[in-house]
Order: sequence, then C-alpha cells, then structure tokens
Amino acid sequence: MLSSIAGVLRSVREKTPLVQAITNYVTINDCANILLCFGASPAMCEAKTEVEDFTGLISSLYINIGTLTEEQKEAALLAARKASELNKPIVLDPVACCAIPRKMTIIKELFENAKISVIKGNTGEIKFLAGYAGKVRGVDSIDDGQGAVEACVSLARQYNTIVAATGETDIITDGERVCFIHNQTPMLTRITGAGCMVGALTAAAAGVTEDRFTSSAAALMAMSLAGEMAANSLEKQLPGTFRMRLFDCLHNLTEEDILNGGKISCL
Ligand SMILES: Nc1ncnc2c1ncn2[C@@H]1O[C@H](COP(=O)(O)OP(=O)(O)O)[C@@H](O)[C@H]1O
Ligand SMILES: Cc1ncsc1CCOP(=O)(O)O
Ligand SMILES: [Mg+2]
Repeated sequence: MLSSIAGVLRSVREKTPLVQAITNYVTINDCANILLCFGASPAMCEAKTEVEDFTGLISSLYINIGTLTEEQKEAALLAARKASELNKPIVLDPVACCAIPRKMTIIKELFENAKISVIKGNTGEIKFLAGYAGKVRGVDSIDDGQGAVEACVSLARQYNTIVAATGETDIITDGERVCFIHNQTPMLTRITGAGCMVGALTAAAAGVTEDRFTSSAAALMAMSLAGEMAANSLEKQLPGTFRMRLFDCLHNLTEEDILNGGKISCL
C-alpha cells in the first residue's frame, strides 16, 4: 500500500491536476497554497455564472460547505452536476453538518444531483452523517472515535462512495476495505483549516487516478506526515511557525519519505 501511495504523490506532481474549489472563506487561501505545495493547481472558481464553463476544464472538484452562502450553494450545485455529467471526481467536506441543520439540506441536495466520489470529514461529522451520535464543537470534532469504523463503512455503503474520516488516527474506506493512517501530530489541531486542506488534497489526488481509496489514503497520509515533519522541525511547538513549516514540509515531501515514514494499517 505504501508504494501505491507514493505512486499517487508521483502522479500528482507529474500531472498537476487542476482542482476547482468552492470552499469556505476562512481557509480558502490555505487550501490554494497547500494544493500548490502538493503539486496541484488550485482554482477557487465559484461565481454562479462561471462555474459550469470552468468545470469542463478541471481534474476534480472540491466542495467545502463551511461558510456556503445561498449563491455559493447554487454555484456548488451547478458545478457538481456538471462534474458528474463529465465523470470528474467530486470531494465533499461536510463542515459543521452536525452543528447547523441547513448543512444537511445542502448535503442531501448535492447527493440528489451529483455523484460524490469521496466524503472527507472529521470523525464527529462522519459519524453524524452515518446516523451515529458524533460529538462536535462547531466545526471541530471532540469525538472519542468509538464506533467510527462502523460509521465510515456504513456511510460508504449507503452512498456508494469513499469515506475518509480524520482524527488522531485517520480512517479510509470504500465500504469493503478499511485502512488507518497513524501518522499524526497534535499541532494539526492547533491551526484552523487542517481539515479543509486535507479535503483539498483529497480532491487533487482523486484527480490523478480512478482508485479513489488509495488516492484518499495518499492525501491523508501526505498531510499527516508533512505535519509530523513540520512539528519535528520546530524548536518550540508554536502554531504560527508550524503552519508555515507544514507548507514547506509538504512541498519537500518525497516518495522516500512516504516509504520510510508512512504509518498505515489495513483491516
Ligand atoms: N487528535 C489529533 N491528533 C493528531 N492529529 C490529528 C488529531 N485530530 C486530527 N488530526 C489531524 O488533523 C488533520 C485535520 O483533521 P481534523 O482536525 O479531524 O479535521 P477538521 O479540521 O475538519 O476538524 C488531519 O490530518 C488529522 O489526521
Ligand atoms: C472556523 C471555520 N468556520 C467556518 S468554516 C471554518 C474553517 C474550518 O476548518 P477545518 O474544518 O479545517 O477546521
Ligand atoms: Mg473540517
């Protein structure tokens, strides 16, 4: 599995996937920069009158509903329908779905109108979507992870999609296979946008291969491993410096780093 994950990193850098992101305004710039560091090309194209034309050009679509306005919602639906027609992968980040009821309405509309290739959320969000009692504080998960594997598998089967749940250990499943990424640093929880950035990377990786189980594992591992390397490089564990180092470490991440430092287990 590690060599396949390293292969995804290589493909991203060889193919430079064009990722269209309709994402929240809190972390939009971080998402653009992390995509560049991964080797992808970001485009935050979200105007209602532009999205359909642009979606024709992309490798993948990232929809993050963190601060979605009504106008952005319409744009997201147009882009998602177009991407589905063209068989381009869509990654959905269901930010705050358990804290704000309107988010569930949007998610249902997206599923009714488009084929979602990957749902990537924090463990609290994913458990909630699967009908389990996920524990969250606003956009953050405070879930203990109990029952998370069952929740991920059940959600993946329900929507015939890949599910990626982030937390201290990340879980990825296609409803049959399950793998766990064990690379981690608590510093990833001290900055906002770590989850949004992982979602953007998941879209980039989905744009270079049909194997969206492996591509999602690659995206989550790239983030967690770059996070580990960034934290290890710090004299003091300070979030501002960590954030900068995270970008640098992802930019410098090599296939060898994945082969030597990647920690993954599979059921
Ligand atoms: N308790 C934790 N310890 C270490 N790493 C974590 C922890 N929780 C999340 N992460 C990592 O932080 C990143 C963002 O995940 P998470 O915080 O769950 O998402 P979100 O920002 O959407 O709430 C992921 O790469 C995940 O592996
Ligand atoms: C703070 C905040 N509020 C609305 S979206 C957002 C960013 C959430 O980012 P992440 O899910 O990566 O923690
Ligand atoms: Mg999130």
